[in-house]
Amino acid sequence: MDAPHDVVIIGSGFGGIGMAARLLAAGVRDVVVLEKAAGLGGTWRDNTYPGAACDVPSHLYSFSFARKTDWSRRFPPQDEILAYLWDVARKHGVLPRVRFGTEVTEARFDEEAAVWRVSTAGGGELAARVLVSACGQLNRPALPAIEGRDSFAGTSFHSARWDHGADLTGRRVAVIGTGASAIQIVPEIAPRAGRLTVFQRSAPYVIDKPDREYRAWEKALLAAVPALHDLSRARIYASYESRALGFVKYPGLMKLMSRRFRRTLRTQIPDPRLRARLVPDYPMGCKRILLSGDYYPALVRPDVELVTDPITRITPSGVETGRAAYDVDVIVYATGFHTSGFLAPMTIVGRDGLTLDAAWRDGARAHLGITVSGFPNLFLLYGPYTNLGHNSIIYMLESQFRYVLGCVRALRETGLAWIDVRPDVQDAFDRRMRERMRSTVWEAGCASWYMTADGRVVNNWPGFTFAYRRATRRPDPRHFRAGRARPVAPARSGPR
Ligand SMILES: Cc1cc2nc3c(=O)[nH]c(=O)nc-3n(C[C@H](O)[C@H](O)[C@H](O)COP(=O)(O)OP(=O)(O)OC[C@H]3O[C@@H](n4cnc5c(N)ncnc54)[C@H](O)[C@@H]3O)c2cc1C
Repeated sequence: MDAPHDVVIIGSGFGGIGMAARLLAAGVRDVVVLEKAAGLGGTWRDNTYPGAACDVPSHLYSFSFARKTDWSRRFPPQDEILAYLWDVARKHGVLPRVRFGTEVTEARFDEEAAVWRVSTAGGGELAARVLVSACGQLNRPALPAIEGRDSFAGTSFHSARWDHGADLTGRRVAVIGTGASAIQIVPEIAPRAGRLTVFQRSAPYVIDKPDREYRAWEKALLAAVPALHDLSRARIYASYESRALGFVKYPGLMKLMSRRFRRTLRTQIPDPRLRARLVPDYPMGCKRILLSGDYYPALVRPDVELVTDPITRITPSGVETGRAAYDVDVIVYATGFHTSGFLAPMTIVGRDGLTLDAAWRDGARAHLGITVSGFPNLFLLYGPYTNLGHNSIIYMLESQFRYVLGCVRALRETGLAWIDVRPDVQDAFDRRMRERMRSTVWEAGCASWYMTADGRVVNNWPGFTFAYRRATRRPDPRHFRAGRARPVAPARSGPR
């Protein structure tokens, strides 16, 4: 086993790359990033389906410390985000520190040495003084438990594992699901497929996406005048942040946005019967609001059919509902991700043999979404309570980078070996979150990926993102228990 590294980071998406870059910039050089896949990028490496793009504007969905002024469009496409992440990793010295094809299976806190012992799938082991989980909330594709799924004789795949070898030209294609990925896929493949059938379980709210290409002079201006770039970011941030009012404070305000939805639906879906099937049966904002200018127009094509009857089974030749059988050549599962486990399926063992699964038996909890009591020197990025319905995850991640960096600095400066958030501090934070969650639109009573099986929302931040930034400005020493490594007993020379 190597000597303990200062920091080991699990995952090389936005979280892992950004965290490593900020640590390196602060002079913490002994940083290792473990990535189970063969390349960087997380979400933006895995989701290569046709039409994959972000719904937060480019200038905000990027790091404040790695400015890019030549984004091609207002909303960045997947390949451009992925190229950006590679570029950041190269320029900030992260790339040589990434160990690809290295999946963490277990991490165990060694109380004697005050280090994390990290085991990987290939049987490797390494030790870390500080362990950062940057494995995201959406990296394990979920396939639906539909009877007969494995019996299908054609081609089938999940949207996050797009089969680029499958030619859809002229084929009969089924898309199962109408969430964020599906509404990007459908308009892209509809013109190519011979016939496209879209299976909808629950209608999403889709509003127009004000996307457009940036003109050459706009890019040149932003590059020449950095202040303008900052101004543009700030303007986008403020306009997105104002939506938090509707999500977390005054859900009644969502009615204003739902007018925009109804207008979009009215103008893009002339047939009132089809329109009726596209109206969601839950309050706006309860699930993620989706942006698209071409999803509804794709649904009115004569070669596209929307099916709202529940799927009863998959057969070798296609998809069946209670009313009809749909023979298809290809099934695309746009059915989302396993979202409740955060660090699952890794085994994480903290002090006194406490596993994270046991600590989270009644739901995931972490002070500020970052530190879990009983798990010293473990920091989570994009953990519980830090997902957003209204703004850029990158802004939240950057708040977390600063907090973690503050903890790493505190460990260095004080000579302490470990810090562990106090249980009462974590409980108080958790209570505050639960109370605030009650006034949010997410608890309005819809089933969404934000929600646990027992109906609680533990993924989302129920407030303004600037409030989160303020709360994570610097770690408060009063919030932690701390200690030094226990001295290792001297080896005995012989029987006493
Ligand atoms: C299809 C899709 C569209 C999205 N669109 C938007 C959007 O429009 N706007 C927005 O704000 N957010 C969006 N998101 C959310 C997006 O996940 C975050 O914005 C952000 O990319 C998360 O970055 P991350 O680094 O935290 O996680 P990820 O990008 O998921 O990266 C996690 C990394 O950890 C690795 N990993 C996981 N477990 C292990 C392990 N045990 N060992 C080693 N490596 C491991 C994974 O392979 C992956 O590379 C979208 C997500 C998806 C899936």
